[in-house]
Amino acid sequence: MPTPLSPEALRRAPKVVLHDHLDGGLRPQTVIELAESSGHQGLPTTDPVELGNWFRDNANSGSLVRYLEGFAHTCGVMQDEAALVRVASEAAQDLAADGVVYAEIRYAPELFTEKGLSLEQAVEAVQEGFRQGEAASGNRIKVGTLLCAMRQNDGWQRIADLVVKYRDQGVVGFDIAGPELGFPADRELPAFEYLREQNAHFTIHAGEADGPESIWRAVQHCGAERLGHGVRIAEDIKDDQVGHLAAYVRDRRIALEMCPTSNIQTGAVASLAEHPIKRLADLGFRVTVNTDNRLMSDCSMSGEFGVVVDQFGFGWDDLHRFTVDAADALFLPLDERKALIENVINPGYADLKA
Ligand SMILES: O=c1[nH]cnc2c1ncn2[C@H]1C[C@H](O)[C@@H](CO)O1
Ligand SMILES: [Zn+2]
Repeated sequence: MPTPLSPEALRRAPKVVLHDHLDGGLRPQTVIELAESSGHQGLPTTDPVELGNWFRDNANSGSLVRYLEGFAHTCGVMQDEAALVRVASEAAQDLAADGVVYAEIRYAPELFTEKGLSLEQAVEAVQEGFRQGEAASGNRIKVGTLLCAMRQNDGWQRIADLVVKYRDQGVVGFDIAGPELGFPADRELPAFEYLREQNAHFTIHAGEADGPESIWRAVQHCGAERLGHGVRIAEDIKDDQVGHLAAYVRDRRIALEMCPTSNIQTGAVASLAEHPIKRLADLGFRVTVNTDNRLMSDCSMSGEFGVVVDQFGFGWDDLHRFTVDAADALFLPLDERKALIENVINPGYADLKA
């Protein structure tokens, strides 16, 4: 008899998250304590439950630009090394407690330099925090880092340089985040050309607040190996007629880092029922389930699994497939991906299905 898909079993299932923002996953209590110690002004409340609700309600705007406003408070308290170590360590521990066995966590170092930290100091502090968090959770989780440039700011090359500089110290790739509409991915094309010349990896947020053309720029101009969200690729599919761009994304196995709760909050999809994850999975796309921002979306990996299970009737076979596909899309060497799948993921799901 397979184990019922209870919240507890979903927590126990080994999970891989490709898309989780460090500055979108703080514990409310940590935001409050860091605001107090750093003198960050303007938190709407100092009650942790109310603060968690405030972040979620603020993010429920139907607009990516409004959604992003809440990050002023999280980034506001992440301006010194001790705060970055703490937040990174807690992120690793919280994901491990939820059954995540491998996480790629992303953030934009340029957002942590308001009080004088250098980009390098910010990156090194976060790496130290991830190592501490892995150790504190008994090494049940491994964390790889993605560094984001912010699309609305210039200077993506500086961040690409950091990705290459720290590639042997746990930084596994690059991304661009922030407002998609009006800031196309090929705005600073040389940064991506440089990363490709360096054989470095990158994903790109695309197909969230803008349509297929934005995805096309990310894939065909920049060379994105994965897509952050990518939900609006569904607009290139009419009555199961798969358009040329959608067919390319599917046939190249470009992973779609989908984030169901966040996708509704930002208006990328109108409702959960209209989320294309099942339609795309049925058509053979490499879909994955992710958190995006655990604080703003008040969510977890096991919770997001629960959301799509309840909505679409997915079973263990589907969750196993999503997890293997996510593991295979990690910016990790082939032997490590293979070991993760064979030694951790497959036995975990075999137990749950037995
Ligand atoms: O879903 C998102 N789309 C675009 N940008 C996002 C999303 N979630 C978070 N961000 C931004 C806000 C953060 O400050 C930044 C780096 O983590 O990335
Ligand atoms: Zn994101």
